[in-house]
Amino acid sequence: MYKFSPSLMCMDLSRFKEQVEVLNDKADFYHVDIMDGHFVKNITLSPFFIQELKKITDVPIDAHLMVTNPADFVEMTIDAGADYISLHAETINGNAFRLINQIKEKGKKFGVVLNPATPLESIRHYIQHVDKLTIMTVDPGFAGQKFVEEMIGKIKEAKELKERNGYKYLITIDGSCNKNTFKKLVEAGAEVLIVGSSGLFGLDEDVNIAWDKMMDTFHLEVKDISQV
Ligand SMILES: O=C(CO)[C@@H](O)[C@H](O)[C@H](O)COP(=O)(O)O
Ligand SMILES: [Co+2]
Repeated sequence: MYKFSPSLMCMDLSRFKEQVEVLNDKADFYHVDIMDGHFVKNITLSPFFIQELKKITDVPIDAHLMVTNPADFVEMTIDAGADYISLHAETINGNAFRLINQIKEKGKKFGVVLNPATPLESIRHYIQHVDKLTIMTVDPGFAGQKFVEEMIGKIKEAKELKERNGYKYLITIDGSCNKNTFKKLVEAGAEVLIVGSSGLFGLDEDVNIAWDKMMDTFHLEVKDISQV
């Protein structure tokens, strides 16, 4: 049971409504990258974008906060309508349990994101509270980067930990999920694939056709699967 989460910073924003309406019947989550220009040297989408998206979709929205001070953004991201608040482990030490409580008290799901160089060990003391664990397979900040092969081992480790301890987190992969990586990601234990420029939007201008192309290659690479 694999799930697909289009990364909307990679969509054609001049055709926002048209593309979202096509994806509404297909996507399991929408992935919304929010950056502050400081934690990463880029600025993309925003809580305001989520607010507009929410008007035309019921697909659960996962906000990926690449910001130095997540405490400044969590409330406005929740109020904008995000269902999953995914925070970088590198940014929440000193605030982790306060932020988890804040997110859960609002009835939202807590996600944590790990940079490629951040070990799973760093989330050990709150891993039981994590609803969605995102393993970055590129350094954060930009689309179109090279897949970090070393992350396959980390995905396997996350799967083993989940099975051994009965954790609930969805193992989610962010960065260069495409025809070249689908098979190894899924074999390692990936459950949710965030598809951006290389996996989805770059395949065709028509997002309907792009989606079919993506699913065709996915099924070719990964035989024994059915999407939920
Ligand atoms: O958080 C990020 C980047 O910091 C991602 O969500 C990208 O939007 C996605 O990786 C793009 O897809 P690719 O260009 O890698 O295929
Ligand atoms: Co992201």
